[in-house]
Amino acid sequence: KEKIEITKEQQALMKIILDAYNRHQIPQDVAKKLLQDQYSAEENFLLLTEMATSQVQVLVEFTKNIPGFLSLDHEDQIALLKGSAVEAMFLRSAQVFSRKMPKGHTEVLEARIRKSGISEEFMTPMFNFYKSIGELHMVQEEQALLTAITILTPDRPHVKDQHAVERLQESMLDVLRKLCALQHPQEPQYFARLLGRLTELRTLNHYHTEMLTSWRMNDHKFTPLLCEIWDVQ
Ligand SMILES: COc1ccc(-c2nc3ccccc3n2[C@H](C(=O)Nc2c(C)cccc2C)C2CCCCC2)c(OC)c1
Repeated sequence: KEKIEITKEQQALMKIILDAYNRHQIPQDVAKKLLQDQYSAEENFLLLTEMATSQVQVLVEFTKNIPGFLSLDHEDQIALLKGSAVEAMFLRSAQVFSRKMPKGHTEVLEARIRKSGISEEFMTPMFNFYKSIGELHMVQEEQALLTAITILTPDRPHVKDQHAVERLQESMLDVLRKLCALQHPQEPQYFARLLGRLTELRTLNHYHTEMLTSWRMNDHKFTPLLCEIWDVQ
């Protein structure tokens, strides 16, 4: 049985990623807000756009801490952020949804989200993803690395130097692979299952523009940042 050991540099890399991930979390807890009150479709849409706008801002800060990211071509840095923002948002939402909550709270949260204004057809793929993330019981190091790996996806639109991105992503994947083997020794397939979630995450990309424009209300207003990131308006 080959001895898996995380090298000193890999430990340093994981610490940087985890610190950055914990430092860049959105202050207000949307789940708590949603559990407290029932909001109208208009209020929920505003809450969604506020959450998404601040999520993009913290994602930029997190990404700047990924070793090597700032040495990438500047236009590629933008292309990676633009290409991964929606996936990072759904990954974050899945992690919020799968958090350990007091008895019955998750069911209330799910009911509130189902009635938030989002149209019915998107519930199934979205909640299937949230539940498949929840089943993994990821530790926060895995969550942070998975977010960094999502951002460092070489084949985003308009990325010129894909090999440079691949090299960064590969070093993250190697740390994650070792971490999974150490955290889940009885589940040799765990790492593969984790990466399979990233494939499922990409499918949510196709829905998100329609999710927003079909929100049960008239006149959907977006912040300038979201117009940039979401292909809307
Ligand atoms: C595009 O359509 C949707 C629909 C629902 C969600 C969603 N799934 C959630 C799971 C748990 C908790 C909240 C959840 N949200 C919204 C939210 O704020 N997501 C969120 C964001 C945006 C940034 C950072 C962090 C988070 C959690 C609530 C916004 C207000 C109405 C109800 C959904 C969504 O998130 C990507 C997209």
